[in-house]
Amino acid sequence: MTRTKTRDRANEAPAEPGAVISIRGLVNRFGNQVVHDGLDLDVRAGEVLGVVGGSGTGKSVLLRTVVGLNPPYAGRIVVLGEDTAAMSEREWEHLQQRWGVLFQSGALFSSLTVAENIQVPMKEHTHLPKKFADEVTALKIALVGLPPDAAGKYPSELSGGMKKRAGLARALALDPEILFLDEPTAGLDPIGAAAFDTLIRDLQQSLGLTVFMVTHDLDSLHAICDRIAVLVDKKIKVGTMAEMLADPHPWIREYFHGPRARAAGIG
Ligand SMILES: Nc1ncnc2c1ncn2[C@@H]1O[C@H](COP(=O)(O)OP(=O)(O)OP(=O)(O)O)[C@@H](O)[C@H]1O
Repeated sequence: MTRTKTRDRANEAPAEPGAVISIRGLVNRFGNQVVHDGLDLDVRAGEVLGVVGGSGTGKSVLLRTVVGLNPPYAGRIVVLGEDTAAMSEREWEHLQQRWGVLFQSGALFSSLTVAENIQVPMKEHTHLPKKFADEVTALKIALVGLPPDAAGKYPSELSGGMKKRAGLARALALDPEILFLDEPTAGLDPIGAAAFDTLIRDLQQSLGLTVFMVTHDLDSLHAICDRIAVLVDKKIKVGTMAEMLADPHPWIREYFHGPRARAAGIG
């Protein structure tokens, strides 16, 4: 992990008790462009948190920063009790096994079958015998609602929805505690998106996951999110749907009271 600039922690708000992710004073910048400027966020254990914001406000950058793909310019990120800037490579590798990530496109390896894709993290982080790895793979395939014969298919042979499910199965390969989802319903038709929402909610409840979900999908926010984190003014405002509906910030008002919100039964 890249070490971030140290900052004065005396004025830092303490992490919420039970938070599985606690972010304080996060700054991300690219050249002169400041994307996050002193952002604080606590993600509670067992919640589905929906992260929304205008295009280019830094939702994906935030997700990528928490999972270590984007070194922050400044700030502190504590995940599952571990300060990510103060870890050895070995500790970092261990921590990474405790979460799964589903990127927007599914990010499957096109030259590998679904089963082989799911086994990538297993091979990288464990020494499971092949027979056992195959059994776990079959379980994950069933868990995400794919038919057993999907195991031997290549990504090009799958529909958009099946690709997402395969990506989800791979994200769940190591039995994570946290699931990061980047626009999971993007590109799906409304019925496919609703089915995927239900799947995420069911998995979150049955596996006790904490879900950090970047989304544009107001239906998903309404259907499955416990709280909503809105990226505005380079920081985050977090609250329930009822709190968002009462928030006077102009972007939040427009988003949660606009025609798309009304179509989703919000506002
Ligand atoms: N590696 C990078 N180098 C330079 N600029 C970057 C990099 N990654 C992201 N950015 C910039 O940071 C800003 C935030 O990007 P990000 O992808 O997080 O936005 P977003 O909120 O997810 O947007 P969208 O909803 O459109 O996907 C954008 O202006 C983007 O161009």
